[in-house]
Amino acid sequence: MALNRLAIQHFRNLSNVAIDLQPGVNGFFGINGSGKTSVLEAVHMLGTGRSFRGRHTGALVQHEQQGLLVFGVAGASPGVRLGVEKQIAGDSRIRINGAPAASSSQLAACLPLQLFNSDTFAILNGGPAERRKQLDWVVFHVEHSYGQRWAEYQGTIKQRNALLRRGKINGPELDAWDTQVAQLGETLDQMRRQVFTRLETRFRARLAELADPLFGQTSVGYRRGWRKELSLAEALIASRDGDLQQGVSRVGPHRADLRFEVLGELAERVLSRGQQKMITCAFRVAMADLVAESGRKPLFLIDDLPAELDPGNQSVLARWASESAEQVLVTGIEKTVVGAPWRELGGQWGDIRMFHVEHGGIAPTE
Ligand SMILES: Nc1ncnc2c1ncn2[C@@H]1O[C@H](COP(=O)(O)OP(=O)(O)OP(=O)(O)O)[C@@H](O)[C@H]1O
Repeated sequence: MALNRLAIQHFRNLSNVAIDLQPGVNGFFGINGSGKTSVLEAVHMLGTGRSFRGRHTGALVQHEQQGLLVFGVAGASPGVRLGVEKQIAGDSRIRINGAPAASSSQLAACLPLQLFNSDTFAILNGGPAERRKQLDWVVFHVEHSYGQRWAEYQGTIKQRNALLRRGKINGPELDAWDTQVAQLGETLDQMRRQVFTRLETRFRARLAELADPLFGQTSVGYRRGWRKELSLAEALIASRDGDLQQGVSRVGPHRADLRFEVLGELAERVLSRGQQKMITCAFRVAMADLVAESGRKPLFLIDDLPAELDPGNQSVLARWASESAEQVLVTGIEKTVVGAPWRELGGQWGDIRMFHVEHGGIAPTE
């Protein structure tokens, strides 16, 4: 779904801006510190309810202001009106078509987003939580009951952890929570596994488009969060003693991970940083491919592409975005450099709407 209108108030150095975006590519250029990343950050907030640069609202609200507001209209006319308001004092409101929304997952369902920045390019080296989040983004968009099931599972794990911390290791109470954790956990794993199989196929197809033969030797595996030979119920019993010592449940889908390998070695140990970034791009684009098949092409937010990829790889990502995304918001310092990989594509994707970002103001340019 494309974002047609974007209005931002008191978000970092963006005081009060309102712009019309086009489907296809929207480029934002300006010097360091002008506010380019803040534009992407505000759109990210509109699609997820949070920033990608930390959770502290006080850092996002413009100095000397009390709250921020991001508003957008997504999709074909009349479109869906999305609004996020956050106050430093702690109040936070999400509105969809003027009505209060219960959770940020409702925003995510309206505006699927994929972010490409220096942090997301580091997915191979980071902890499992970030990789799990990627898989869950796809499952959430493909399996509609997943969000609800995941919330229920998190609730039961929280209860189990509370019992463990109180030392209730063998009581019937723990048995009851284990039964629930096992049932919900097996369901989540099944959903993830089905989606992962489809995702892996698309990932391999994207890798096959890259010239470097090493990418043909790259694979991704899904680790479900407990030992292969055990059911989750058995794994929960087997891990009780250790769980009790640590006061936390150590097995289950909340411990799942993805493992990227090249020729049987962890990819991060074999590949250069640039190669790792292209693996990340291929994976994220494969994620978008799968979500697009379920009817909603995502919006890509791409921060400072020239700083991350060489010109050849920038062209690859631009082409992939033109196939998998509904819309792209891309930033960079130089106007001509921001536009270069997209202009090569010609057609609708080569016709970029450019915005100059300067001291927190945004002006459309030719
Ligand atoms: N809460 C805030 N209130 C006002 N200004 C802020 C706030 N937080 C950050 N800033 C300023 O907002 C500006 C925008 O930062 P942003 O990261 O968006 O810039 P950028 O154009 O992406 O820069 P770069 O090219 O260096 O990455 C910076 O000058 C920063 O110091």
